[in-house]
Amino acid sequence: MFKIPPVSAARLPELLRAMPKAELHIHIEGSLEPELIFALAQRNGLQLPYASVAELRSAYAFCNLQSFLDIYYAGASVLRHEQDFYDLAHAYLARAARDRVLHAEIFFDPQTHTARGVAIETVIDGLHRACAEARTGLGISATLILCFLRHLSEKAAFETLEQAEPLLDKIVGVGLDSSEQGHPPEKFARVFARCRERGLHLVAHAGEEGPPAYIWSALDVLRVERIDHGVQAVHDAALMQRLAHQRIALTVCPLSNQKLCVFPSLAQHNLGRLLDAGLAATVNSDDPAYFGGYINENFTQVFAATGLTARQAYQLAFNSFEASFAGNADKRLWQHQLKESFERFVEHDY
Ligand code: HPA
Ligand SMILES: [Zn+2]
Repeated sequence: MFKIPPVSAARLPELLRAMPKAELHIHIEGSLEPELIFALAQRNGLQLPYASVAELRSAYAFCNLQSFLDIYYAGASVLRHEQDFYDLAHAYLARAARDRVLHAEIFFDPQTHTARGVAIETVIDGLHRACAEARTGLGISATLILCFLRHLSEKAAFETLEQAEPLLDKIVGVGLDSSEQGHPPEKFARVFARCRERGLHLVAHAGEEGPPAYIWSALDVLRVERIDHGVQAVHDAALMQRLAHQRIALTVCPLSNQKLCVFPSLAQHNLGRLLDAGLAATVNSDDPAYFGGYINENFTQVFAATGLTARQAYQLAFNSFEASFAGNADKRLWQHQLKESFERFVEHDY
């Protein structure tokens, strides 16, 4: 890595906002802002159990993953038509582009929608159209990762994969999300093996609230390439060594961890410790409409709370490109743009 001089705390937020980055952990349903929930409810003739945007927002008080998920699935119920999914993804991509996200790998939960009678092609076609248009329209590259809901059965996951089969050219990989505790990765070993045969990339949420054992089995049983969250790895020294040696990326989401009480406070977040141990950590927003901020807010708040440095900012952004499923030519170009943005910033700083 080239030499990065210290940057004053006052100017660090500016650097964090201006630096090119990739976002690898964003649930598109978690970017559904209350305003859009109300607009879509009206467009689709649906009655919401909240009188106003403010009343809905005031219901966003969580103390763990499950209490969040209950509200998150309820919010997603206003998504009915292909245009709804397009509008949702377009809104996120426009917002991400303003945060200097050059590339996004977007999670979606088809089972949340197919359970309500929405066809999987309605979901995938709408999201994919927004991603395809964003490349020229917004100058951002975006791909889709289909997530299986782990609180549902292996059989339901296989059915979802079967429904998605004709649309697999529109997704880059599969993931595993929803309620972690009591739903170990092993439950989905066979469906992940099938996805691997299909040439899909594999990721899974593990070690958000769940134990390090779930990270081990995500790696060894599911054979995933990245771990989503993974912050509980610090409780297992052998696992930390393995993650560091194999450069297995963790997609860390600081504001999500704060809002779901994974850490007592943001100041106690272990992102710095993960980086110090040589892990390929990245910073992401998870569910920005629910957790109080998009990717740049995650960067600026966790840096302010824990005292991370400009050098670590560079490392995090570099990791985000390295860990992405984009082609090598794109990765190198983006990493070059990252280096240039730091050089420009430093030149003006001194
Ligand atoms: O943070 C999360 N964890 C698990 N499932 C999820 N679905 C949306 N966000 C999350
Ligand atoms: Zn997540």
